[in-house]
Amino acid sequence: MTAHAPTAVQAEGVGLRAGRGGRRRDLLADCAFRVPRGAVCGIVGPNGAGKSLLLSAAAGLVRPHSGRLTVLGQPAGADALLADVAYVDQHRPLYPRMRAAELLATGRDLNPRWDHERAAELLELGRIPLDSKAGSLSGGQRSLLALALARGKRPRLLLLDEPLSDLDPLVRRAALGLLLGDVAEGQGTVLLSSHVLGDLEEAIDHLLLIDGGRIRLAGELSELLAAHRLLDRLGLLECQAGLAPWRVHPVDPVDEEPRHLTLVRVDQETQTRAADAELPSLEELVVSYLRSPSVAGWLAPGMRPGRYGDTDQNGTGTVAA
Ligand SMILES: Nc1ncnc2c1ncn2[C@@H]1O[C@H](COP(=O)(O)OP(=O)(O)OP(=O)(O)O)[C@@H](O)[C@H]1O
Repeated sequence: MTAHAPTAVQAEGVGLRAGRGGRRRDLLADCAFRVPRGAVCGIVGPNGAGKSLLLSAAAGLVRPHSGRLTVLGQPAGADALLADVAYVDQHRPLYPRMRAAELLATGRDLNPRWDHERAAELLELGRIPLDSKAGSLSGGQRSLLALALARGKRPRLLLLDEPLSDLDPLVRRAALGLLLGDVAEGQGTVLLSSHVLGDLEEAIDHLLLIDGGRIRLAGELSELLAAHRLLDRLGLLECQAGLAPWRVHPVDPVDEEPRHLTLVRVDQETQTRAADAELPSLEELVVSYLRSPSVAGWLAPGMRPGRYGDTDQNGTGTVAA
């Protein structure tokens, strides 16, 4: 997937407040990221980091107090997106007295592209009888019913908040297979939050790591893993504490004007040597960042970082040669 693929979700300087009424507080500031169409993007971070909040904002349920959040080219929450975006909330709100069949019929009535087969496949996975009431289902079955309603809609953007957390290992694998199959068939983009990094690793090609009120990693997973391997090789994980988000860059002249961005200039030989080492796992990458809150983040090429730590007078901190 190239940086030039059309964009599914883009955040530019987005700030989000959590809570309601007088208890509202700034939770995320200056978020900048881009998820291309056709991506499967994992959102990870500690409890309370704001993963659900970000997904709610992409679904249009929470409005950013600053910046711009666009979904499929429209402001998040625009009426024009109603048929194109499906959101599975972490708490799976379903009318408890409604039967599965009635919920599917409502899905069909409300959604112009409704596909009963796609929805039914997920119900079969959970052995959910069509006449069962939502309130009588187990936690995992409720998740599958919520996923079925979202998948049946054939959305162009599927937002899933911890969709697999209460599914057994076999069903989890099968459900993920169905959702990824949809993406492979060109049926849209998926953003999903999860703490189960093993599941995510098999599924995602893009990653957002949210921590400490900001986006610390954003980009294509393979690039993030390779960048991390290089940092590790250079022993730079500690050195870059307190610096701005960084980006590996060849020693060749810089053809852009990065502001608030650390360029880690690395010669070709070092890059080649680092490339011989084994790639870290997703878990190693995520845990390494979470354990070092002062280490700045990595942003994919083409991203405009928000305001992070200080940079030198040129707006560029070069930390390695
Ligand atoms: N839709 C929403 N509207 C307003 N505030 C919200 C919304 N969703 C989450 N929050 C608030 O945002 C803060 C962060 O919670 P959030 O659920 O986003 O964290 P999380 O990263 O998903 O955590 P966890 O991994 O524990 O699920 C909490 O204070 C929560 O009350």
